[in-house]
Amino acid sequence: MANSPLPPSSRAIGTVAMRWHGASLELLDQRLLPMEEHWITVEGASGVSQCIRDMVVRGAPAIGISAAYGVALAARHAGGGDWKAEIKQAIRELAASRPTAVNLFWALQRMERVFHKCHSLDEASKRLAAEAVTIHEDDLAANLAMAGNALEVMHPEAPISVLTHCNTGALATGGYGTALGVIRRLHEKNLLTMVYADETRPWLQGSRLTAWELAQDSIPVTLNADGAAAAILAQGDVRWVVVGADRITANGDVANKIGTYSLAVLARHHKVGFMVVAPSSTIDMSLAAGTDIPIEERDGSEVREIRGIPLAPEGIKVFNPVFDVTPASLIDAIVTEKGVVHNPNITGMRDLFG
Ligand SMILES: CSC[C@H]1O[C@H](OP(=O)(O)O)[C@H](O)[C@@H]1O
Repeated sequence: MANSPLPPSSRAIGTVAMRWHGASLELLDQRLLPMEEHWITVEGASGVSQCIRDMVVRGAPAIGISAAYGVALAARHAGGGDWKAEIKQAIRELAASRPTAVNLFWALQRMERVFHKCHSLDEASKRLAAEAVTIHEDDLAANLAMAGNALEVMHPEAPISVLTHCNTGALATGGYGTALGVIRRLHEKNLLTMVYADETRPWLQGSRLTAWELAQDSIPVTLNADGAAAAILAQGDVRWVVVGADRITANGDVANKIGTYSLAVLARHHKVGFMVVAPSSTIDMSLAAGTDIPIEERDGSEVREIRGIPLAPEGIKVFNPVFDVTPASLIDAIVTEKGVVHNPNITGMRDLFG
């Protein structure tokens, strides 16, 4: 069956979120970091769907890449009967795992295009595995390119401090990271004084994942409560707020982790640059504006408790949207591997993404 090419994870720079083995996919269980590095091995699309739903693996690009591997696993383990129906069902199941990150649907569409060209199960198994690895490698390459594009926008003449939100590193992507990739590049070029990392309640991607990734690479990081971001920007040493994205619409509105919108308002008030870094797989030109983006709401227990420890009265009503939408008017630059949209608007988005 498929002799998948060398998985990019073995060549990825720094931490990786997943490891591809041809007949199985290993996922680093991000729910347990930083206390425990535990890998889960999945052999089918259902297992990948469950891991996406449960946020074992999370981050818009990483969701797309793992879903692509899920389709490849569906072909690899399909029975001899109606293999096409099995793979179609796998794609439907993966598409239902989380609603906001368009990278998931972008990756599944890429896999479907390959699937429809296959005439045998053996051909499907080989070609879908190769496409999934290509999607992974393309994402890593995009992250490396975006870091260069971002530094051309920032053009720092001396080391700068930045603030970031959530986790947009190797754990959220095919490696290196989007906004965190920019931070890695600043550090590599000795142009980084400090990264302020929002803890990013309620799921704590900042304190548990970003702080962990940066510490692993000896990158200077200061963890802060989300509520401290305003005071940090008021101090005046932060030059840019740099964040990722889960979906960017045709007019430049950006859906990203809850709390991003308030950071954009703060940045504009304090005359700090606000930069969104995301691969073109995050662009959704089919949606006119951010109001069209489906915003995932997760269980209230994620706010009421941490690891089963209650933080609020039992059963208290919770509003837990895990993304919000930042209007294009508050964004100074959207950086992708294809180029940069400054002061994003529908014209600038169409010029770059058609
Ligand atoms: C480069 S990751 C993009 C995006 O995904 C994260 O969401 P989640 O952790 O819920 O999957 C967060 O919004 C990041 O900014």
